[in-house]
Amino acid sequence: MGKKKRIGIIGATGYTGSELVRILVNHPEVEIALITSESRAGEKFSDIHTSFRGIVDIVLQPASQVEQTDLDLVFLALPHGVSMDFVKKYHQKPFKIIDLSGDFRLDSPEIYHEWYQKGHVYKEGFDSAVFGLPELNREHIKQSELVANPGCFPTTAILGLAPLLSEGMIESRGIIVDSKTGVTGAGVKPKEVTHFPNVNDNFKAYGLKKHRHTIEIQDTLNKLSSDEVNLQFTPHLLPVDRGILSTIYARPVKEVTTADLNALYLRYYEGHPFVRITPEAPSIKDVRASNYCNIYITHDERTGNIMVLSVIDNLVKGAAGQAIQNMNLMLGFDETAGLKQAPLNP
Ligand SMILES: NC(=O)C1=CN([C@@H]2O[C@H](COP(=O)(O)OP(=O)(O)OC[C@H]3O[C@@H](n4cnc5c(N)ncnc54)[C@H](OP(=O)(O)O)[C@@H]3O)[C@@H](O)[C@H]2O)C=CC1
Ligand SMILES: CC(=O)N[C@@H](CCC(=O)OP(=O)(O)O)C(=O)O
Repeated sequence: MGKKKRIGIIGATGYTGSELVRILVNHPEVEIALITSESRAGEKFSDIHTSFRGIVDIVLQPASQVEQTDLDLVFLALPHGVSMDFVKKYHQKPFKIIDLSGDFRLDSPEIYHEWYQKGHVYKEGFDSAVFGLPELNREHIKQSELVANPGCFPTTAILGLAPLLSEGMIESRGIIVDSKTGVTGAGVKPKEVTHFPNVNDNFKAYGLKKHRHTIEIQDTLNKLSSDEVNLQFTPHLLPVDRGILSTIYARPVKEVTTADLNALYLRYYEGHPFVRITPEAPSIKDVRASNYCNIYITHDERTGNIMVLSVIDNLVKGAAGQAIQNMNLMLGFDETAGLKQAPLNP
């Protein structure tokens, strides 16, 4: 076996940072060489994430240590608006970068400004960043030095709609993406929206008409479709810690059956190890703690609608797992290395 690749994780006191560590600690081809935190530097990783005691007791370093450490690849598990400063600083360094934030996912700094209400500090990054959805961009990801890891909702919606739009089988305007997410999607920092009484025994929609994932979904699907895509995306907050279920409604342009649709999806996702086309409507526990995206597709003869149900674990296929899938491609490993765990159910 060759020398293990050396990995850095920036921002590991957060949820996706700890999920990266959880998966990478058992990855056969890499070693975790550096874990950083600004607020908790000097403490052990396992002092913050206590479930890691005796497993990952590495002392957290400030991010300034990145430049003093020999690294092959760095994950940025930082909030959007913060990540861009790090990409700007690290882009010419001799390690590859996977950014888990939304800072480089969109097509231009102007679109970013419109949907994130924030100016961008590193416009050059847009020229080289590759949107890290392996099922669409595998060959580009393999060659990339900078991968923009997709958002969690966009992963469900894009994988759910890609076959239909690529084949021109649905009306490209008026698609509805109705999504429900667990609370870890909101990050580790306590906020009013994640406060226990606001989440527990509760359920609500948010980000109506303007959630920033709308444009990420729409613009990515536009590249697959010959007609312009326009869709309505509405996220909802579930009182669970992890998991996303998106229910998607679309109108077929010609007569179609559920059997045709299943055949299309099975064909489209052949050779994509983490997409499973299922014969039953999926639940979030079907994928919990795993890198799988389960997709169920059906045609409702009564209404004429096509329905697609797509589920992931927001912290795994929606963030850290997908980032590691991208790492595997960028570093020339088997795409599934370190990611073969079965879902945790119950
Ligand atoms: N949670 C999810 O389901 C998903 C998250 N993402 C994206 O991944 C990125 C990380 O998400 P997540 O782990 O949930 O985020 P968290 O809020 O849980 O953690 C972010 C970490 O970034 C560090 N940080 C550094 N600078 C700042 C700063 N100026 N303000 C706040 N935090 C800072 C903090 O660690 P420290 O203080 O120790 O340095 C913090 O723990 C985000 O961009 C998010 O949008 C993408 C898909 C899904
Ligand atoms: C529950 C919750 O708040 N979820 C987050 C998910 C966003 C996310 O993590 O994705 P980005 O990387 O694109 O920010 C939200 O809706 O903003």
